[in-house]
Amino acid sequence: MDKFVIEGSKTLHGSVEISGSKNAALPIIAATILCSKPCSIRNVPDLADINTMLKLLENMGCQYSFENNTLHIDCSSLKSTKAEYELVRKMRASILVLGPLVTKYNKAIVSLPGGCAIGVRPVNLHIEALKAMGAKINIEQGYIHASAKKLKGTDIYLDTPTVTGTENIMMAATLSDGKTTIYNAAKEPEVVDLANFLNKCGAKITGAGSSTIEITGVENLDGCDYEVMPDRIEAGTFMCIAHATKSTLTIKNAPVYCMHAIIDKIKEAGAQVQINDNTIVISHSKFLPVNIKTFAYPGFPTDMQAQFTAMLTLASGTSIIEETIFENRFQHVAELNRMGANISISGNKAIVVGVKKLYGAPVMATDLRASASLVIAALAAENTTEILRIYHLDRGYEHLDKKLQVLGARIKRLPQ
Ligand SMILES: CC(=O)N[C@H]1[C@@H](OP(=O)(O)OP(=O)(O)OC[C@H]2O[C@@H](n3ccc(=O)[nH]c3=O)[C@H](O)[C@@H]2O)O[C@H](CO)[C@@H](O)[C@@H]1O
Ligand SMILES: C=C(OP(=O)(O)O)C(=O)O
Repeated sequence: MDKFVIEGSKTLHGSVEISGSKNAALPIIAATILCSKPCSIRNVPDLADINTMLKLLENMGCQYSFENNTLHIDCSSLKSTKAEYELVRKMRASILVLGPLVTKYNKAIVSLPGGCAIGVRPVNLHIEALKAMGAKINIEQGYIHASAKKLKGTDIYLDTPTVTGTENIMMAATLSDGKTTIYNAAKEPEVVDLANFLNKCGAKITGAGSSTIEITGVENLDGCDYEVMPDRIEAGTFMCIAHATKSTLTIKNAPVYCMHAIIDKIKEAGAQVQINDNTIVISHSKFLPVNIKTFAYPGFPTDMQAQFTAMLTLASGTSIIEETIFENRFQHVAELNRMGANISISGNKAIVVGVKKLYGAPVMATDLRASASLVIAALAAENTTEILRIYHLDRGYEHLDKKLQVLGARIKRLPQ
């Protein structure tokens, strides 16, 4: 296990290249289960979660090589359709193999992912949708046992626009009989990226990116060559880093088209932002408080909440941050307070009273975006901060320490 040691209060300079999106790459890799031919997928970030997904597929009989962010993968004939607890427990996104397995192989045994630090995170909507398409599903000893002769297209109304739920249903519907319509579908750009990949392989999907997605089942999906979209959350995190450390940074290869909520809020917080195609130049002017409410896309992403909370600890006033997606996504608050922040929690709101300075302290990462918020606070803080348990961060940020070192940050990765 590693830790970060960060000496803060240093202005950063230069430019950083954004990696491929974790939350787009994971479903696309799971979708290769549907393909009867090999796929080449470019711009895949080299992350712990990606390696967990690849290990999961390898255990089922899939073959791959992964070098220089390019994945060559052949899942055309799997020997097993079981996703074991040992790997699923490391990453909730493992649930994304359920839809592809049951539609292509007519059976699947997938460990229930369970909750995690940010909330209970049930998968009832994934299961109900597959049942509506004709799958028989039982839960036995912590595993989802699913079987079906051939899934049948149907109308699915989601109670809430679940992202991985929408992706699972979309993947299952590609090889089903007839037409599936998903109402109240997730509109996240990563859902669109998955639909684009599937369509390139021969699927018939329309409406991805809107709240109604139509999928007409086809007999077979081929392989394809595809480039994963850049990571909007990584780009947003670097924007928070720039503003919190009063730095001017150039963020290259950012998916600006889907970052409106993040860009608007950081401008409101006093940053100056210039955009040229997919390059963002961000500089600090003043630290203003802002109110934030997380929502499904195109609302403000819950995956940026912790990073904004860290940045707003330094604002000249009080910010109210309301979390509406996950019930327990404020674990970074206690750690930020240990660094001198003044944040209190009231129900699903964090009340952030701005302070003049943060101070280095030993802190512990509790989940992926909480880890990023501690890095932001540490870079802005006086003295040295030690962040323990950064394996959470390694799930979703490619070489964050190395990218920060290039920008002039004093950050070291050491064994814990
Ligand atoms: C791998 C991936 O893409 N992860 C993202 C995905 O997670 P994930 O797809 O797990 O999140 P969901 O969109 O499913 O969750 C949204 C809300 O719906 C609830 N819910 C979800 C499914 C279900 O069957 N029943 C149910 O009640 C959840 O508890 C949560 O309150 O979207 C989240 C919300 O943008 C992001 O924070 C995660 O980074
Ligand atoms: C919550 C996240 O990921 P996951 O859904 O994989 O836990 C995230 O990326 O912030």
